[in-house]
Amino acid sequence: MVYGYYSSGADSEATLQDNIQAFKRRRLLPRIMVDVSHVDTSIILLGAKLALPLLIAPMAMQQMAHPDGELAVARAAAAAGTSMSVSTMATYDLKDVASAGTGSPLLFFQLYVIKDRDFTAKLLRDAAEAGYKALMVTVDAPHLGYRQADERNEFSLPPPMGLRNLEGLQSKGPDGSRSKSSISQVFTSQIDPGLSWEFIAWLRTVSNLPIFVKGVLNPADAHLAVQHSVDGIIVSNHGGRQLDFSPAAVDMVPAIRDAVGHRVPILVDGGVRSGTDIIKAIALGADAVLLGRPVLWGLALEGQHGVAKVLETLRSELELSMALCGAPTLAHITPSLLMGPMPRL
Ligand SMILES: Cc1cc2nc3c(=O)[nH]c(=O)nc-3n(C[C@H](O)[C@H](O)[C@H](O)COP(=O)(O)O)c2cc1C
Ligand SMILES: CCCCC(=O)C(=O)O
Repeated sequence: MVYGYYSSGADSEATLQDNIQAFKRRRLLPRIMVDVSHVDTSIILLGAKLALPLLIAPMAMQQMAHPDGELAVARAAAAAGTSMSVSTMATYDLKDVASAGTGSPLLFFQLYVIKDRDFTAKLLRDAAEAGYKALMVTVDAPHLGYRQADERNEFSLPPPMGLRNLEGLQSKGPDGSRSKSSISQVFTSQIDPGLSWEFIAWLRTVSNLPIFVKGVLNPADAHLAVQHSVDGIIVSNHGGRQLDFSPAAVDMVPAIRDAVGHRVPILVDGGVRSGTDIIKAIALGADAVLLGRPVLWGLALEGQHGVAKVLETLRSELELSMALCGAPTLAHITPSLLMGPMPRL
């Protein structure tokens, strides 16, 4: 049941597969005779220095993978000098995760907007007080996508685990959801499907933290996001878990970069599995990437140590591949390093 929830995508999983294929279709065209005796993988994001252009994506309910759950992931992110994003649907209190992540250069709090706006405002106050430096507002999930594995397994969070940051929220029952997945029922009853761009202005009245919107695919929306003064854009199809047959996120990066220019940072996620994938995403116009499921696999195997190994593997792959590309810094990763999608792959 847990593996089904973590691994699955929406419906036929076409988008889930496409996220991986979109990277595999591309080839790198290296430059030679460039001094790569020192390779620098670091990046500045929101004024914070990250050791690598790889951040940990928000993922719900991490205690199902390991008893230390989000605490272990936060510790591994801090030790690797990178950023973690903590889901509204975490199984540890957001304050405890922030303490565990002390030393991380940039902790994001991922917001699912609760229908009860007072509750949402309180969550945001708690996040700021706990030391989170930025918000990731997920905008591609007015409803949870349909995931066959969760229906088949009648997914529910095994007790005593709970959604610690939603405690105190009045239970509203299934509220018309016909899903057999209890998490999908919670989502339907508590999460606000009524958001529009005016929400960003409301958010500014209750939080001073920089706002990234997560789940942008259409360049027209990227343009609107910037018009509504967001601080960053995350190009994402939610790991193929929301709208099936939406495009691979990385394929949309060039058009979104064209739409917004360099006014805000652009992150992308979905299907990043190697150092060369990170190079491809940056060459297409992203500033950095988020990593999803591989973090959960590391967590399940060996807790904090397992997550650390996943991050270290990607870091060393990135460093070696940058050297082999003739790119001693991230600024050297330009579109000229890329060949377009290969036919018939
Ligand atoms: C098990 C799981 C739980 C997730 N939970 C959340 C969440 O709570 N909030 C959110 O914005 N995105 C969530 N996501 C989406 C991720 O943040 C990210 O967009 C996606 O996993 C990236 O794709 P990848 O897994 O192929 O790397 C979740 C993804 C997975 C796999
Ligand atoms: C109700 C938790 C939703 C988490 C999520 O975003 C996902 O499973 O993709």
